[in-house]
Amino acid sequence: MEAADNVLLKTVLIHNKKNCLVTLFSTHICWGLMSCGADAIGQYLEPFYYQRHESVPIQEIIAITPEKIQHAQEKKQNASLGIELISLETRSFCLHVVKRVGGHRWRVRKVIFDCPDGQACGDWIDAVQSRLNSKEYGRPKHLLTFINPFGGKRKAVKIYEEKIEPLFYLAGIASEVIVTERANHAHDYILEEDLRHYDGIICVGGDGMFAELLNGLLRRTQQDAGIHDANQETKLVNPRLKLGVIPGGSTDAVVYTTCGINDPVTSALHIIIGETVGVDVCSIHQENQILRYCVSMLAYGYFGDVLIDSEKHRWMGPKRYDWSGFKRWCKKFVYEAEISYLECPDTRHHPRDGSRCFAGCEICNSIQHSEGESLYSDDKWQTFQGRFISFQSITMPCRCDLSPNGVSPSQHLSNGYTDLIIAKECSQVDFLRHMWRVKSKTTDQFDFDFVEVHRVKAFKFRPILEDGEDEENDDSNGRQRLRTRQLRASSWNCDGEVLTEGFIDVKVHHQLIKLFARNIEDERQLKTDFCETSCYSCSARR
Ligand SMILES: Nc1ncnc2c1ncn2[C@@H]1O[C@H](COP(=O)(O)OP(=O)(O)OP(=O)(O)O)[C@@H](O)[C@H]1O
Ligand SMILES: CCCCCCCCCCCCC/C=C/[C@@H](O)[C@H](CO)NC(C)=O
Ligand SMILES: [Ca+2]
Repeated sequence: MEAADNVLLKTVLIHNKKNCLVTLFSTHICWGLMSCGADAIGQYLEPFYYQRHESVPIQEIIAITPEKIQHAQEKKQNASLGIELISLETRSFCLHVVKRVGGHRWRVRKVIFDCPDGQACGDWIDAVQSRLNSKEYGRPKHLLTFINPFGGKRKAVKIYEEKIEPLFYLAGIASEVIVTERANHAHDYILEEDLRHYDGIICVGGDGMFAELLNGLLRRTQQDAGIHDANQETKLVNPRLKLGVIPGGSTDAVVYTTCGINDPVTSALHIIIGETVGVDVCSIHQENQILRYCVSMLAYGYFGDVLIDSEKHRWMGPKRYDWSGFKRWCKKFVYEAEISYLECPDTRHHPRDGSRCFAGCEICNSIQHSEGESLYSDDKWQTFQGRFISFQSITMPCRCDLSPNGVSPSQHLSNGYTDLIIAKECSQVDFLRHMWRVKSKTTDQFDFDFVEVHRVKAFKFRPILEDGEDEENDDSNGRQRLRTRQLRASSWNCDGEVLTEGFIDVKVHHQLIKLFARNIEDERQLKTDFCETSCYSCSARR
């Protein structure tokens, strides 16, 4: 029988008051009613096929726990003896597994099995637990958790205590919790403290809070490795520690993009199962210094201004971005810059190629980068100079409630590129039409002649703040004179943090960090593929 050598344990157990054959394989667990054999506990006949069955990959088992159940026979005995409860032998166990409830939301499902005796129950718990502990699954055991009490709707502490802590306890994860007392608390802690005991660092917060972990960890890693990260040509070292986010902010674009939803329980389950995805990181430089690292959106102009304004309305919570977005739209501002970029050499990869980055993305896995090569000896740099309302560099799709399809829907988490989206000078109505499409799930938001997009490995941005000479009427003496008109400067919105430096050089580092998340699943594929990929019974029939 196919895959028989991967069978670790096979017993008839009772599930939902029926005899079920339960089989533990090295990669999954399968249970179901059989079409022949097995009518008594502990005995089964071969060959057998499951009539109806269920299969769960080991990766998706959150925990296995003993279940104290008073069995029917004991109940009867106790009732006749007038005893309320005698000591219960643990001969049942509960599998806590990932359940998909739609819209990328994950929940915990409990599946209970009754064993013939305590010994059999212990054997099952040990066998499953030993698979869960296997290094191949990379499940975290010790986490460092930062909670930002001031992000989003200010519910992060409550979210952690009520929803996350019990799940970590169930999964046997020890978490050291730090509720931050100021901005940069987490960043500074990561730079200075001993992190050797942890498998990962997570936060309950938004994109700004995640940016603190990212910047702290990358700086610490380069520092410990003696790497000079100010030099853009340097090959950076990948951190050992993985990062994770539980949404507790306003936009939560990092978590929405990598889990498909901003739901705290879903994110906790992604962290518990230990699956990781590589994520591209931009390093932002000015002359010979590094300013920051960025993973989602780096924006100048409209979104830089929206961020500055939105900080004044923090009390509004997540709605502040809509309000500030509207206010900035009312006052149209135009910026000018010289932008040079190194475009992706493979023309099949483009912000409008229609691709989507799903879990196990083949595009991300197949793209090759020669990270060691100097970018600046490359003669393929192209330069654009012009006026625009909004300039964005989007390194992951940036899905969020404000933009469910993403700011760049065909961008990938780990392709080693960022997408430049330039909304050039246009009427307010046209800009609104573009924004409307970014917010809605309908048509191609880039299908406008004033929107330019490029998929790039690196770019340089030089704001132009003086506009040559303009003729101007001077009313006091009626003469005309020439004057240099000052253009407006904006600031950068870097993963939701303000960066005031104007001219910058940016380079994408392919899969520099690992994030505890599976990446968004293609839900259409899940429905059709599930049995064929992970169900032993179905594969045995084929
Ligand atoms: N205790 C604290 N007091 C004040 N600010 C803090 C504290 N802890 C963290 N911060 C800062 O709060 C900022 C915003 O936090 P966070 O990103 O969690 O929420 P948000 O801005 O509402 O969400 P999003 O970034 O997703 O829009 C971060 O820049 C972080 O540095
Ligand atoms: C006229 C109304 C316009 C409203 C603008 C809505 C457009 C949606 C675009 C959302 C961008 C999301 C990308 C992620 C950015 C985050 O890093 C950042 C901080 O959390 N959030 C924002 C809104 O800047
Ligand atoms: Ca990317």
